[in-house]
Amino acid sequence: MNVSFRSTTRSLQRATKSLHSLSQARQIPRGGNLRTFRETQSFQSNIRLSGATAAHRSFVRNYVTGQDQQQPPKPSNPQTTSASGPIGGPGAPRPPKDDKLKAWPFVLIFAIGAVTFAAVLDNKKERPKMPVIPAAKSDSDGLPRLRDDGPIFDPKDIKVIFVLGGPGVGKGTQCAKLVKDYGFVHLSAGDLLREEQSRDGTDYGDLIKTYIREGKIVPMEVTIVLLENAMKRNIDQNGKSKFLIDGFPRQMDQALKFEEVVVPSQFTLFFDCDEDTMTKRLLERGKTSGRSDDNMESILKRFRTFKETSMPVVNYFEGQKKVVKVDGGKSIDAVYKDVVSHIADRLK
Ligand SMILES: Nc1ncnc2c1ncn2[C@@H]1O[C@H](COP(=O)(O)OP(=O)(O)OP(=O)(O)O)[C@@H](O)[C@H]1O
Ligand SMILES: O=c1ccn([C@@H]2O[C@H](COP(=O)(O)O)[C@@H](O)[C@H]2O)c(=O)[nH]1
Repeated sequence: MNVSFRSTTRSLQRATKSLHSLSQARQIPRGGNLRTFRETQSFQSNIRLSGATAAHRSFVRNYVTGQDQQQPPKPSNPQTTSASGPIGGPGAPRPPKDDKLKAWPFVLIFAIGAVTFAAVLDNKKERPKMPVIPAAKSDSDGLPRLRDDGPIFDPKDIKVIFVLGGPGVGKGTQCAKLVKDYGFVHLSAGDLLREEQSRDGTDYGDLIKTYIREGKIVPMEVTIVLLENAMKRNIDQNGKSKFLIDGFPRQMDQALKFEEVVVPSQFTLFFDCDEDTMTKRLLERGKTSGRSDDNMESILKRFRTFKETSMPVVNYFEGQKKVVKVDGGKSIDAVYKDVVSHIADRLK
């Protein structure tokens, strides 16, 4: 009895503390996340390579490095006093005695609520959280904060090949074959995002879900952190150094930022194919994939995003003579034969 009373008291104290910190936290304004993301996305899509300088620098300052953020306003004076002086002071009127009796249902309701709240908090604490996306976040938009101190890997040691092409062109299929024959690590940005979406305790589940269903590009901070962490794990734990990064970068800001803070790519393997063929493949895959975006409505949106947002990335690398183009419309084996013959000298 004594023990249970003590534990209830502890729970009450903890709950009161949590309620206090919650009410403090609510005073800090946060940008409406998804709206900020959407604004960011539309701003990003307005950035043209030629005019990217000032606008992009300002974008990076605001959304990537977290500088120029608005400071949260100072909380108003916490020592609030009532106009009639401190509550319960010597001159304060005393309540009639039976008011105490009337108060007990409220005390009971508060106690039950507080104990339940404390139990929920305890339960949350026990759930293990995988450190997939680190806690360091930008205060303004809730996205992971990216470093801005140059590439983390040296391209002499760590080789990255980007693999691009329309939805369903066969990027994943060809990567699997290259992994088997040449010992690459295959990192699919889409797979990493889907994994993060369903990870217990993630802050980004709803965000990723919405972007994938709409065929839009998840804010680059999330994807770059996932890729960087996956690369680090493979390098540290398995001594790997050759990476196929599949389905990334799909937007210019991702391409620029990844090469700036992770590592410059060797080249981009680009699979080309007509939309009819890709649609047939995706609808066929959709019968068993369980993917929320393998349906006609999402497929059309993905094609549009690919043409408007991802093709500029291919063109950008093409301008640097860093694209190897392969016809993805042939059979799986025929495509693979072309891949190997095009890049044989760079596969070792
Ligand atoms: N050359 C090919 N000929 C016929 N079917 C193919 C070919 N390549 C892949 N497929 C099939 O098409 C579907 C899509 O392939 P895959 O998942 O490799 O594409 P993807 O480009 O990685 O797609 P996404 O971008 O949507 O992830 C799969 O069911 C795969 O088996
Ligand atoms: O860099 C990326 C890569 C992917 N996405 C989102 O994921 C889906 C699915 O990607 P697949 O490569 O087809 O598995 C894609 O349509 C995007 O919504 C992303 O946001 N950023």
